[in-house]
Amino acid sequence: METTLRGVGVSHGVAIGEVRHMSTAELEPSTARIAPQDVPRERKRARRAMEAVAADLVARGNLAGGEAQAVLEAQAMMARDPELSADVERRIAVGSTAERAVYDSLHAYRALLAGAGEYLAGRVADLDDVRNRIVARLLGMPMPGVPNSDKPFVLVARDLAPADTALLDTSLVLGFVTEEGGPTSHSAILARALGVPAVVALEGAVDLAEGTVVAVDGSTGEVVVAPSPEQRERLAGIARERKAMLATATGPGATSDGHRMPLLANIGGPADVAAALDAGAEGVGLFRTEFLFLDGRKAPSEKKQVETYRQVLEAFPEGRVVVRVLDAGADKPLEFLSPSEEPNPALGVRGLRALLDHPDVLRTQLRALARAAEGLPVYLEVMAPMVADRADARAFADACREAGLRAEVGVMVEVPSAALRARSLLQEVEFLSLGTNDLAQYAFAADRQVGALSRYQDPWQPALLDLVAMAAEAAGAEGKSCGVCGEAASDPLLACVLTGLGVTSLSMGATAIPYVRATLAKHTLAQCERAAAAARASESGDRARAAARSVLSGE
Ligand SMILES: C=C(OP(=O)(O)O)C(=O)O
Ligand SMILES: [Mg+2]
Repeated sequence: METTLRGVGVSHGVAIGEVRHMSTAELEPSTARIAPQDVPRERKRARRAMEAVAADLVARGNLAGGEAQAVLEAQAMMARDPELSADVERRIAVGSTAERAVYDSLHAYRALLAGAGEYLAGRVADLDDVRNRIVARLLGMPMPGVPNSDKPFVLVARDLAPADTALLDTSLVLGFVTEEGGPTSHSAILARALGVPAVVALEGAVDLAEGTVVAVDGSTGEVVVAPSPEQRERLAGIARERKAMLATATGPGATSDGHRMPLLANIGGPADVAAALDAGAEGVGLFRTEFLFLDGRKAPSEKKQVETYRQVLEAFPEGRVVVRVLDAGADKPLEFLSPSEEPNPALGVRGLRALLDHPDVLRTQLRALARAAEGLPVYLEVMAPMVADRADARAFADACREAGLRAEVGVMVEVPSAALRARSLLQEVEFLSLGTNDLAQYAFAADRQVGALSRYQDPWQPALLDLVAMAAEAAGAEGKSCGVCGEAASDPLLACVLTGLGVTSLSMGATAIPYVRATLAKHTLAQCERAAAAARASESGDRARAAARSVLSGE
């Protein structure tokens, strides 16, 4: 019988196909003990397996490129961690088999990470994947991962490890559904990069029977189980309509009555530039530079940074590129910057705060940006993450001036205090960029890494829309710009609402750009404003979405 489940749609498109589950069953090796003379052999086996898995992750990263590569390289580093291998060897020395030692050691490491705070939840999933891979290799079992099938299918998993999503064969995997994860989890970001429809945080996903037909709508978050022929036809019709709509909308972003809304891309490095250009991005609205820093225990050299930034800047002649300085801490901890122990890292020394504590790292990055832009016709804009007040904004603007940076300087609005006092921040800087992912996290006091709290991450929440409106109004009053670069901008309907709230540009993962462009082009600015007012007057995220939809479809 047909039933409809609702999760969080994180990557647009409709997929209809049979369920295939990811083979992620945790392999628990036996606790049998080894004889002392077997210790050297087991140590060798452990070392080889850990290195082989690390090398495989690096190779997958090289093939995947972009944000996926940085994530996979970070996983490879876990497998090559000297402390981990020392612990494995200690366990073998007292009688564990190689596989049991790896299993126990990574379990202990996992408990340590989990105990360090929920902010490491994403990393814990990556670590589990590393453990499963090494143990499977040692036991001679197939690697956990995407099932073999010669027929296209919908992939279902508790959560997807970056190693799997990065190399998904998109001709076989029609879409994916996960029980865990949120709109800003690795799986969601990678799904959008791949252009595969995806729904995350779907309760009951792992209980879907293998082979059942499901229809996944990555825009609405709906998963229809065993859809009737009529329902299948309806969804296929929606998919066809969307495709046709995409084909007709091209060029710069604008409403149907010509109100310009530049559509920019969020990127993690030069490897993401091609997709941004393909989607017709008018520039980059968020260059997350931390992907450059993730694979090391120290900051990359100024020279390496100049090379990387220049590759991106060269790709957008006459375009706009907004670079965010390093955003370390909380969900993106960096050994050389983040304090080792903080009771509450999301509220700790992260983003600009960590950079102001390490002025050398900030200075090097700003100098590298200044050098990268030399002689290029690009409009470089540089912004700081996690700015809470005017003193933060001033400190960042001072650092930019001291580094000789000739670029527009701005700040992200990710903390409610920054939205509340946006006008005061704009006395120090030239533009604002709303990071709605963190703004939701801090407005609702709900850790964005915790799947169980994903309802608070819904960017349709009227309280979040109020904060967006405040920042946009302040920027309008100061004659300055205020873009959105959080995931909110990638929802086509919400993009109309954000336009109606007065934001001046929208930046998103490249695959969402055509959808947003096509939807904006169907509505006037006045319609967007009415939809925004209706959404803000609602009492919940769901009602705000329904109210905006009704305004926009009824006109
Ligand atoms: C764009 C944002 O930054 P990130 O997701 O990288 O924290 C945000 O917080 O909305
Ligand atoms: Mg953020």
